Amino acid sequence: MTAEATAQAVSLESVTKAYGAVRALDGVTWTFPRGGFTAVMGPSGSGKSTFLHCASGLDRPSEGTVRIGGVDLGRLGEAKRTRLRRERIGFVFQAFNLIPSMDVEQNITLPLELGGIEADPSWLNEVVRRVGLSDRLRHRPSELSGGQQQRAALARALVTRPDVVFADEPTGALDPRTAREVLRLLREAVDITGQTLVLVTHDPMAAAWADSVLFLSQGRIVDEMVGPSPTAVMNRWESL
Ligand SMILES: Nc1ncnc2c1ncn2[C@@H]1O[C@H](COP(=O)(O)OP(=O)(O)OP(=O)(O)O)[C@@H](O)[C@H]1O
Repeated sequence: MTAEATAQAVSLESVTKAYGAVRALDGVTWTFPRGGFTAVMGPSGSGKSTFLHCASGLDRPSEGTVRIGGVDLGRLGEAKRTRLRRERIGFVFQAFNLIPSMDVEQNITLPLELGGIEADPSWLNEVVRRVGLSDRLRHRPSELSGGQQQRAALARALVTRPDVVFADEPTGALDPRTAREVLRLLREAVDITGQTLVLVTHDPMAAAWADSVLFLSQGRIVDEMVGPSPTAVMNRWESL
């Protein structure tokens, strides 16, 4: 089945991850539709990181099935899984994770370079323009502000036109104003190009930019809030 043939960007079916007696994820079943922006929230230890790692193929669940664009990750060997992650999943992390010795353009095109894929110049230009870094392409990450570094990381995540972008606390290291700019760009990626986005965050303000919020508690999805507001998210969060 091709990625284009499925309406589901990511699906998890009865996914469990056990560490000894601890079930960090406990039978999670969920489908992320294409073009949706979903936030995942939950208290510390509720399983958010484990969820992100299993859903993105960075880690293998103990039980259950994860599909990206219809492809069952459990059926892929290590090399094919790495390739799928590189080509069909974008990642944005709190710590930016840019390569210090490479300039902005080299960082952005790295996933293409690693996959031996020719950059599409018009898409590359569009992505760079959208994140506002057209005049910074020859700069190294150390010459950029935190917000600019995160925007470069976002461009790197978008450059392969992935099935899904997983953003793990992408605004955690940014001041509130810069954080809003990054969230607006994430929102635009969904609204303008139909990018599927999964945002893991502690921050109700950030979660409220999503179409819906999933609440995790003790490794399970315990609630979904569609059309969230910061106050409603905060209230639900406090009751977990
Ligand atoms: N490698 C591991 N070995 C043992 N236990 C683990 C491991 N990784 C996670 N856990 C446990 O699984 C549970 C979920 O952890 P996880 O890191 O996914 O939570 P989280 O919601 O991301 O927490 P935080 O918000 O504090 O980062 C916790 O009880 C944690 O101690």
